[in-house]
Amino acid sequence: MAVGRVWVAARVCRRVLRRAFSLHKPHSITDMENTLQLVRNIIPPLTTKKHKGQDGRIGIVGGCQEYTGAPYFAAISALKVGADLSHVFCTREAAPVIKSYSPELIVHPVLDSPSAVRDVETWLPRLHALVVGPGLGRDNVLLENVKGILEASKARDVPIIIDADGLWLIAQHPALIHGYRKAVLTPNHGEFTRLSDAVLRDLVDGSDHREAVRRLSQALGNVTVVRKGERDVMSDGEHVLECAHEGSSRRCGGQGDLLSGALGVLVHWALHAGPEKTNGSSPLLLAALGACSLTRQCGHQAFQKHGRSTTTTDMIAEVGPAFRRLFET
Ligand SMILES: NC(=O)C1=CN([C@@H]2O[C@H](COP(=O)(O)OP(=O)(O)OC[C@H]3O[C@@H](n4cnc5c(N)ncnc54)[C@H](O)[C@@H]3O)[C@@H](O)[C@H]2O)[C@@H](O)CC1
Ligand SMILES: Nc1ncnc2c1ncn2[C@@H]1O[C@H](COP(=O)(O)OP(=O)(O)OP(=O)(O)O)[C@@H](O)[C@H]1O
Ligand SMILES: [Mg+2]
Repeated sequence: MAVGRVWVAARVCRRVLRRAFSLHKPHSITDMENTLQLVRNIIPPLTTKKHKGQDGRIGIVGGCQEYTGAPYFAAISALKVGADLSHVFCTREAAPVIKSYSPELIVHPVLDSPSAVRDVETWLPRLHALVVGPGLGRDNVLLENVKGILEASKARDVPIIIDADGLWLIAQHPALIHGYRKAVLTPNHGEFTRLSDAVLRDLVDGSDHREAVRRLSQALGNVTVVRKGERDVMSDGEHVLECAHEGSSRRCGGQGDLLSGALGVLVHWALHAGPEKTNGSSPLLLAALGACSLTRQCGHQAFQKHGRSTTTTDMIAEVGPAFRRLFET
């Protein structure tokens, strides 16, 4: 019975993969299965031998008067994927609101304080990855503080995922992230255009998403770029992966926040796994592929249950089953 179920699940998984992943050049289905296997390889096993924190302590930098949902979505998604602790560094005003959404988050009301950089810096040695931008807003004082937080994180070699208003900051100051090989940028359509306009000198053929993403990554010194959209396209300036895994037709806000929180955990796992597990592939690209396929699978499952009324909260409720279906069957 159990064996039969595993066999059926493996067949479903192969079918899913055939639709989901295509590499830059045509590759065989075996190649695609190997790529998914590499994503599976980086997932730490659940055992009784670990202590709290080992599977991930993730920080989210964002949350201001206007936006409290985005940092919450990112932080709770990191926990649901498998991180042990999730910290949110937000403004004083946003903190009680975010705390009230969930007792599971650790919330620091420091982002608009004059000592913001120092306050976050004291936590950096205890964090495995930082997600910068969900719900950050564009207030100049906050953006100045985030500049300092980025510099401090790079100095400590902390992996950084940059999304939303964090990408706004990078479009103004690309040097902040240029050449940092532990960074992943996750632009949506608008954010990608803004970054490309800021960084690329020559026009790129807008219809060739793969080349456009590869060029942007290269221009940023091979920082990994994940362009979200109908298909997610990701590149480290050299290799290009694409995820067209079936998602949903709902485009409600917050799905990108789910992705960025999930990516924070997966990037930590991928870097921690080491080269024998990733078999020479870029750990950041594997993590990106994992986060994109997981987000889309959550959308797909939530949409099957809730249809038009699907929201990001419904997708977050699907993280566990979606993860199991993609990576643990
Ligand atoms: N519940 C919340 O608190 C949420 C807050 N959010 C935050 O809202 C802030 C602004 O984020 P935005 O994503 O709106 O960024 P922008 O303010 O740069 O987006 C500008 C506009 O671009 C449009 N756009 C987005 N995708 C597009 C596409 N594919 N084609 C054409 N136009 C497109 C959007 O409709 C939006 O009106 C960020 O801090 C973000 O994190 C979002 O994450 C959504 C959820
Ligand atoms: N047209 C589409 N079809 C299917 N999936 C999509 C489509 N557009 C985006 N997605 C998926 O939705 C997720 C979030 O992407 P999106 O472009 O909505 O991010 P975002 O605008 O940053 O979201 P947020 O509202 O959280 O800021 C990604 O996993 C992406 O694959
Ligand atoms: Mg977004």
